Amino acid sequence: MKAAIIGGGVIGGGWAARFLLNGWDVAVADPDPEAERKINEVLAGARRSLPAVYDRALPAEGTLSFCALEDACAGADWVQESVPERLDIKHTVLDRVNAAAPDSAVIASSTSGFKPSELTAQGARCIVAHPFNPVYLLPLIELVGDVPAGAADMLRSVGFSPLHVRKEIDAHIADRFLEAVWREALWLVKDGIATTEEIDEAIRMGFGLRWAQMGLFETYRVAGGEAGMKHFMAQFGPALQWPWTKLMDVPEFTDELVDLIAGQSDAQSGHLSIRELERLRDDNLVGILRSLKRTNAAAGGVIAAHEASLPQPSASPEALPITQDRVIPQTWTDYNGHMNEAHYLELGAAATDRFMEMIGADAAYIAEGLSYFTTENHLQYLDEMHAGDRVRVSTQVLEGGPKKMHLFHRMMNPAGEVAATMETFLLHVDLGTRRSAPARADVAEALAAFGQAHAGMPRPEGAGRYVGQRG
Ligand SMILES: NC(=O)C1=CN([C@@H]2O[C@H](COP(=O)(O)OP(=O)(O)OC[C@H]3O[C@@H](n4cnc5c(N)ncnc54)[C@H](O)[C@@H]3O)[C@@H](O)[C@H]2O)C=CC1
Ligand SMILES: C[N+](C)(C)CC(=O)CC(=O)[O-]
Repeated sequence: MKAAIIGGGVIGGGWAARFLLNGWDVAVADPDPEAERKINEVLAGARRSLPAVYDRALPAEGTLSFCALEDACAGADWVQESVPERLDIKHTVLDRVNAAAPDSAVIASSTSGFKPSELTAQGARCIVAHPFNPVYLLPLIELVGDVPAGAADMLRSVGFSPLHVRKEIDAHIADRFLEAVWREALWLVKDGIATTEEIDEAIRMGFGLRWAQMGLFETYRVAGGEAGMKHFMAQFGPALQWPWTKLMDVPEFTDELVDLIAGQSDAQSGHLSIRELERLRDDNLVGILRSLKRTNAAAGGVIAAHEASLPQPSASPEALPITQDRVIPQTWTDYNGHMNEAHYLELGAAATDRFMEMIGADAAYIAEGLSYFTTENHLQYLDEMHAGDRVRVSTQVLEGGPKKMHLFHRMMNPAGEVAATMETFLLHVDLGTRRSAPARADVAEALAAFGQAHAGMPRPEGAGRYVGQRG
């Protein structure tokens, strides 16, 4: 698949990174001589963060090229226009895109504010696909206009969550909402009620945390107590009449206001560069997304579904099966600046789960009331591993019987060297009685097949070692 990115600034760079890291070839057109450097900086941030959200490896990266608009559009499956927010520039660029792109290509604009009817007023074909910064991490894309069949699925295939905006309006759904919040914030600063830092504190210490997982309406439904939304509306509805907000009043946009906001923002965050702030933002987003993935909630559900569509490593019994292939997230790093010991256990446990799936002890099997319980683990930490490293785990069956499963996981660094091992012993159990019981025949047979295939292989160094044993 090929994406053409027209305009490679903050947003175009984010789109380029999202497509590239999902295996698409990407061609960027941008007259700025600095465009390549800027895109590569965005890409570095994306490479550090997007793979860390997933517990499976993303596809091999596509190729990135920089060229003229016409060359970028040739053969493209998706053309994303992200030039400055000026209608005259967008019209000129969209005319050229329409002339150069195949009829089958989806042509979309990142515009935050313009309606599709404004973009297409001169006859160009185009929909709005409005993303959120950082485009490589945030799943939401607002789709507006005459959306071609298959466009939403193309977005899903690279991990986005398309939201179809049924009626075109200025600024779509999210920016209309954000604009109201932004306007109130400007008033609060202008009127000397709060500083930029105090406003940010009010968001991140309270309702900002709620919004990431439940949004506005579900949160307020809960706030209504047992009587739910009706009670909430009855209790707080009258407040809508009170003069709490200045929503319809726009603060006068003066140099003085700009200096006031910019000055406070410098005092709040000026000690950090924009790249440092981006890294902080991305690390925190990775942590939040990973935790939402555990509960399959909100954006975490989108990532879980996308992850399930990524190919699993091989299951051939002849070679050692690869049971994990992933990138180490920043959140696994500790005060020593390397992957924390606890996460080796997490990685090994995930490898065991994957091996269970390979022999048929999968989610459906567990739902039937049969599973494995771990009774013993032994980890050897042989070399350091770091955030951003790709790690692969191979699994050797040391013993596989109707009730017993004895595995040896080797955790390999990007150079293919064994950086850690985990030996693990499990008993097959009946989840009803919570006692050991024989595995279902097909699972026992699949395990035995792996056991026989691995029996002729050398016994792994370190298998059977006890803690403190001298090598
Ligand atoms: N910055 C944000 O937070 C968001 C912006 N958007 C939308 O994305 C679009 C782009 O915004 P940003 O990336 O923030 O702007 P930006 O200023 O960072 O990037 C615009 C890029 O377009 C390039 N450009 C200018 N004329 C061009 C042409 N004729 N052909 C190709 N490239 C050209 C510029 O050199 C620049 O690199 C806008 O429509 C904006 O509304 C959407 C979501 C969020
Ligand atoms: C400021 N903005 C209107 C360009 C912001 C957006 O469009 C979305 C975002 O990322 O907040």
